[in-house]
Amino acid sequence: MGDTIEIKKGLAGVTADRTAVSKVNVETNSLLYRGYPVQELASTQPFESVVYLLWHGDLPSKVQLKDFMRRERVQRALDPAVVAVIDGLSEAAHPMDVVRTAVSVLGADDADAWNNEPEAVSAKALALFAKLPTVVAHIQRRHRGLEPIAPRNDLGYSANFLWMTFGEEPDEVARKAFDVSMTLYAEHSFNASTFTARVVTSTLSDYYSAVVAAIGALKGPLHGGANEAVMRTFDEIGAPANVVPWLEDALEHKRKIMGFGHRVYKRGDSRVPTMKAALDTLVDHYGRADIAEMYAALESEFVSRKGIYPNLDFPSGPAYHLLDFDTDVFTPIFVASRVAGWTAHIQEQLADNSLIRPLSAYDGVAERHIDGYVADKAAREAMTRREELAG
Ligand SMILES: CC(=O)SCCNC(=O)CCNC(=O)[C@H](O)C(C)(C)COP(=O)(O)OP(=O)(O)OC[C@H]1O[C@@H](n2cnc3c(N)ncnc32)[C@H](O)[C@@H]1OP(=O)(O)O
Ligand SMILES: O=C([O-])CC(=O)C(=O)O
Repeated sequence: MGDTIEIKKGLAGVTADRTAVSKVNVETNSLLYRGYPVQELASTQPFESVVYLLWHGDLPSKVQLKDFMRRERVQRALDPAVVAVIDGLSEAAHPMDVVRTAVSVLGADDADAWNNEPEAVSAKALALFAKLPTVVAHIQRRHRGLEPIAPRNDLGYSANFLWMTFGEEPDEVARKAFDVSMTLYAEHSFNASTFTARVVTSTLSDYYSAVVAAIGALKGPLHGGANEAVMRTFDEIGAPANVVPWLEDALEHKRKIMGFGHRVYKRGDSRVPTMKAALDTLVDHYGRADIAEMYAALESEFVSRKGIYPNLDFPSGPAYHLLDFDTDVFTPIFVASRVAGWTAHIQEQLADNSLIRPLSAYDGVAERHIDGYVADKAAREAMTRREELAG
């Protein structure tokens, strides 16, 4: 019987549900958030507007944006109890584990955590969205033995994120490149972490549990963890001249080249040109032609040998490096952005919920029994019922 069942390994090609949040169109190599091409959003809208769009379905009016930004800005500070938990963790803990723990603590401290009404979830989401940059900046500074810097209410989301991390107001090139990356990372239909959030939500668990689980899924190097893995590749290669020998060795040893390939896009990731352009502005700004050369060499060598194209993590990794983030803080930055998409999907799942529970085809050993076992009444009844059902 098992032989006749078609298994879609990794659910590849399976359409699991409908969504109105975003459309990944492989044929046209496009990505729409609530109908808008992501490139248009990245070049014309601040990240806060994009988050509003994902959560409310439409771009905000000036008044709505002002109100959204005001409500975000006043919730940026962390409760001392959350800071104490973060500071109590080992300094060797991976920043993704620290972020995951911080979200768990925020959930445990929220007396309204179980409330899944749309307004309650929106309130939790906005508070979390406001606090995640503070958590990430805190982790980055702690890594460098530096005191945390309090959020500033007079700065927009991205400028404040960089301010809290580095203690300097970013110039416009840095702020814009970072803001673009946040928009591009915000949402991507049923990717593994979003699907995880939807699975958890489908059990009617709470918002924080869904986000914590999604962070766990994003951490893996086949998903969000690839942005830091890309930078480790650049570090390992060291200089543009080393790209070819490094790649030949990697291919010979059947290593995955991080930042390349995608489950859905097979001819290139729709977001890469926009992020590559943002990376180029940083390369020019910081005078780091070596990064651009390494990027170009690795891309052309790998594409020509394998026909596998870069995904968004390929330009984002070096961009965050040029902005001076430590490599293991790259994926937490992704969390701060993707919480926007997770939230939209959690709300969508709650609005029309059905428990997500696929089937499995058993291919273990055939039924067997414990030596000397004498069936009791319940077991005899179960066996009779099985025989009846089997006809
Ligand atoms: C934001 C994001 O999450 S984007 C994704 C980030 N992840 C990465 O960059 C990690 C590297 N990439 C990969 O591991 C894969 O391309 C994935 C996981 C993203 C997609 O995987 P799948 O859709 O399952 O493709 P699959 O792994 O089956 O790849 C098909 C073939 O291409 C090869 N391949 C795919 N990506 C790569 C890669 N980056 N390096 C080397 N070979 C690759 C596979 O080994 C496989 O070869 P085979 O048929 O000889 O076994
Ligand atoms: O869609 C995917 O599978 C992975 C991805 O690019 C994302 O989550 O941004």
